[in-house]
Amino acid sequence: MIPATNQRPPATILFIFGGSGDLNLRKLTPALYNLYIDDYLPEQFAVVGLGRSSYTDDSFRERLLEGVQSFSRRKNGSDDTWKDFSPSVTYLQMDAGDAGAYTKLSDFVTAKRNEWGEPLNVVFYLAVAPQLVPGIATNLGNLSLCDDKSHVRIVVEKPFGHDLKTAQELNTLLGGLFAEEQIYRIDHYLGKETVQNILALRFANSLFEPIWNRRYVEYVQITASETVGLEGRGGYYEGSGALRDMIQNHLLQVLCMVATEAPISFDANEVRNKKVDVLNAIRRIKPEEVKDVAVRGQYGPGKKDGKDIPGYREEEGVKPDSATETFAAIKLFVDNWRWEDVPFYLRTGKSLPEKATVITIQFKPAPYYAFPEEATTNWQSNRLTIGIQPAMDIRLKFQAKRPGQTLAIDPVEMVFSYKDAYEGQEPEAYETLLLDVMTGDATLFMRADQVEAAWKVVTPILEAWETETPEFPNYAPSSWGPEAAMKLVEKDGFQWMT
Ligand SMILES: NC(=O)C1=CN([C@@H]2O[C@H](COP(=O)(O)OP(=O)(O)OC[C@H]3O[C@@H](n4cnc5c(N)ncnc54)[C@H](OP(=O)(O)O)[C@@H]3O)[C@@H](O)[C@H]2O)C=CC1
Ligand SMILES: O=C1O[C@H](COP(=O)(O)O)[C@@H](O)[C@H](O)[C@H]1O
Repeated sequence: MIPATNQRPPATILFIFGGSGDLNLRKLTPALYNLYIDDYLPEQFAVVGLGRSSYTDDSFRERLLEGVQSFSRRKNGSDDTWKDFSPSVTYLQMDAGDAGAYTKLSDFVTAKRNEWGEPLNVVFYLAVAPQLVPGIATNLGNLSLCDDKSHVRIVVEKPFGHDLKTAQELNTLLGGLFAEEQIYRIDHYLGKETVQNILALRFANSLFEPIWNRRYVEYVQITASETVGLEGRGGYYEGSGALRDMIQNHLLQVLCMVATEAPISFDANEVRNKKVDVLNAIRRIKPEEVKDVAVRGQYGPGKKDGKDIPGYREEEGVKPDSATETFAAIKLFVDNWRWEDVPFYLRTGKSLPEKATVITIQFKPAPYYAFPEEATTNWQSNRLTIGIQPAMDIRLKFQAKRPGQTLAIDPVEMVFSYKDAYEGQEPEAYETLLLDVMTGDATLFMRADQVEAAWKVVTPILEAWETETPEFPNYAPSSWGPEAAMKLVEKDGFQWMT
């Protein structure tokens, strides 16, 4: 976590496999740029982007500047700060499968070590599809520079593996090549301020915890909706899909934050132990139950703001009969004393009407209402909404008496907004997490058993979906997904909240 005062890490080289990809453009470089502006980066700092695409250092920097101007929380990349920052970025064209090319990385490190001296951090960031990770890790593990357990780290993006089996194999492989303290399994939702704040809301206050359980909570919903479609990421997304891309990792981690028991300290392993308990308590879905608790969808062609939008199957890198889901909604139960029989609904999708990640905790209605029936049409408002992004806020919706000589009851809200309280100064998740990697703080990263426990939750769904050909496409762009997703909650008497 970013320290209260700027403590810079030692001299660092950051190699980004997938340097030419969307993650680097959209999140990693904007995060590094903001860290630079905020004076968190070491003076001796180098980023090397790697990929098969052809770039010169200059054309690579130009491409990254477009990313900063579009996606950074500070879009002023055309001023002198970009000119100062960008010379630290270079590009190396290489196929990650070419074992012989890895000596170029060692040579680069040696040259910098000669120039900068010790200590020198070397971070290998694997921002690539999971299929490429074992090969890259093996080639890196063979470099003698990786024996330096204190200063050489490997960051592996989610999804970690393609399924439970490959995640277990990858954990074994990485464990044979690197020490555990060198391995950073990243899930950027854990770096989001609003996600970290869930534990503060629950355990730094005595107000909520007494009602945070099955006696008072009717259901929990976690929605992560995106307006974007594929954005040229066919190479990665076709092999992934919404369940692997968002639910197995980000949404299950958010669920853990909502459902966990109170940690006795904020020691990294204590918090991780408590979260693994939640994952292990999630009721295993039987194959025959999958159709009742899981819905998948894929957007077809349509219109948005009057413009034609291609369907998923028309996107570059996507098979014309692709069965990859761009939408998924599931219902889970956490079998323990706190949560027994409280449904947790998780939903995510691309090409939906809104970009919003929101948690809704719906409390049960009061046991008895003495008010006359006509006083209100809505007794359901006792609800806590946690806005993760883009709205970063907490809203408590409750009933109030409308002023006047009447007994009318209206739903009203109490709002805590980060923007108002902290003037919009929040770092992006990747700023926090990249700095953590450079300083060697693994608190917000995933442990091997957490990743495997999360795969166990989604495995029955993945297996069931593999055996059936879905009727895709089944939702229009800018809609809230397939009809069946509505039914998933409606059959329990609820609605999706957004
Ligand atoms: N995009 C996002 O917002 C987020 C993505 N992630 C994760 O980041 C990872 C990458 O996703 P994303 O950037 O979106 O995917 P992209 O498809 O945009 O990028 C994939 C990258 O892999 C590179 N690559 C593919 N094959 C090779 C190869 N043989 N040798 C060298 N490089 C190769 C590509 O470079 P080239 O074609 O030049 O070889 C490209 O840079 C995924 O694990 C994803 O889950 C996580 C959070 C957010
Ligand atoms: O990990 C991923 O996350 C992004 C969404 O991240 P957010 O911070 O903007 O919510 C998603 O677009 C991408 O498909 C996925 O790989």
